[in-house]
Amino acid sequence: MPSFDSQRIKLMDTVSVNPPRAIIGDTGIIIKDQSSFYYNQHDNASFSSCLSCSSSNSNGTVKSSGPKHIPFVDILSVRYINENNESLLEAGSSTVTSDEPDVEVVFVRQKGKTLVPTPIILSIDTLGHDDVVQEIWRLSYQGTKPRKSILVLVNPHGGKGKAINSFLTQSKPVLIGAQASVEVRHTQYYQHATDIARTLNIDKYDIIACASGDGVPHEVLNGFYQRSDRAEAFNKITITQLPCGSGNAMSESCHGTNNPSFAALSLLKSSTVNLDLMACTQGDKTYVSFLSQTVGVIADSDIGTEALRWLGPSRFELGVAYKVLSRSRYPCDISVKYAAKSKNELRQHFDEHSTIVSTKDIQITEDTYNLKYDPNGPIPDDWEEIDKDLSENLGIFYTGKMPYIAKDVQFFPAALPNDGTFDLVITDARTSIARMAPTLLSLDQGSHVLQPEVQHSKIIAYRLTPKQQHGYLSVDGESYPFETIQVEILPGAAKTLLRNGTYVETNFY
Ligand SMILES: Nc1ncnc2c1ncn2[C@@H]1O[C@H](COP(=O)(O)OP(=O)(O)OP(=O)(O)O)[C@@H](O)[C@H]1O
Repeated sequence: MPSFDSQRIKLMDTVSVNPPRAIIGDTGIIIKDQSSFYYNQHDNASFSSCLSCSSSNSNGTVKSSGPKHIPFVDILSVRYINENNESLLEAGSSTVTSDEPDVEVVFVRQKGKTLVPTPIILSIDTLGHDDVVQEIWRLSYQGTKPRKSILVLVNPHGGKGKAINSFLTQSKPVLIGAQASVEVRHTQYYQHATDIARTLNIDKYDIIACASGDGVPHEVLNGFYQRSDRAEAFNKITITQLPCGSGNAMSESCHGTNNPSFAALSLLKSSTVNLDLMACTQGDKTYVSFLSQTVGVIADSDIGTEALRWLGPSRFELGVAYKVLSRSRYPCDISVKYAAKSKNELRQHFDEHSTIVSTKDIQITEDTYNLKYDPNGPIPDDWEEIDKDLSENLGIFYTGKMPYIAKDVQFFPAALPNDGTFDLVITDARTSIARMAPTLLSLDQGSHVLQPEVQHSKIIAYRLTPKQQHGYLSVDGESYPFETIQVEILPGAAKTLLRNGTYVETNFY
């Protein structure tokens, strides 16, 4: 792998005879004078997509009107440079004497649908700051660490084989532009990410970024969970996703996008937040889930239609529609420990917890992973059995911890990152098609949970035993044995990155 320096994005042939003068403003860098700013129009990383050009001369350089304001949120990196456009540090000098030193600022601009790192040379008025470069770094990375050390796990099969290209062309340039230390590994077999996470030297990295669908983060979390020093690993390393797979619920919910370049910027700028996990036990095996567990229509339509994978995401919608229309039912025994059972109680819980933005570092200890409920013992007295009339006629059983399960599908619009609960959605297979249709059609808005046909609760734990011989149980989109499962919340058991310290807003707010 090339070193970080050799990967560094090339400073374009900017002619900085007189770099534009700029000052540090409240929300970004304000460029005062753009008349002397030129750039090379033939450079790949040119400003052509974003700046309006006013004139062109014979040697190919274009006089540009340039940006007037570069918001701190868009700034990736900054460094002092000398008259030869070399970094002062690289040129062996770290002394800045000028009142208006030349600096190179790398920021993101949108080119088509992608964010592209774009360098600009500016002469910045120090306005009394001892070190303007340090000051710009500070303002550009408030609440988070700059120059992060990131291990990227790319699933070469993810996103129908497009993951590597998506990562290389869209995410990586943004991370490199931010002077992050980026180590890339390709997963080579099913559950390789679990093996990597279980044996990783945790001192080397701040973040594991899964350039994949939701399967690889599921594996990384389980690799950590299997470590003897798991509390240390979960405390030390933040786990996030760069959306390069077919199902990117983690990025949709945490970064608010399924675009790998926007997610990379979000990764750089977001706060680290504790995330509740769900401990799932089957027999003597316990694993962790960050997204969902499902039995019934949704599991059948996701895992049960693997053979129709060539249809892409539409196989899922077709599967759901078919199963609902045919009123498929999935009898189970289900007992639940509720946190907020009725819709009114749930609304109250949501209103109380959604305003608490927890960006403080909550220490994870080994106790965090102690199960409170014996998965193989009798059902505790304070759990409630779901009425047999409903559980014998189950249509959808779906529990979730993140609001978006796919682009534009807010299946769990009331999900919160660390409220110590997860959401349960249940439907009755006998519900008439006329009444189910509006429910399914309102998934994009998340308003299905308000329909009377849908039971929606906040829960702490449950046990589910399927009564059929064959069927599908999906955990975070992966297939698990179709047998009894007991699940309980593990409050704040992992760390992830969230824009503004919370999930993307849904229509439930
Ligand atoms: N090199 C590999 N060969 C085979 N399987 C792999 C490889 N790398 C990762 N996997 C498996 O691919 C599965 C799906 O991964 P992921 O969620 O990242 O992709 P995806 O594009 O969303 O795919 P899917 O549509 O299958 O969910 C995971 O179970 C993971 O173990």
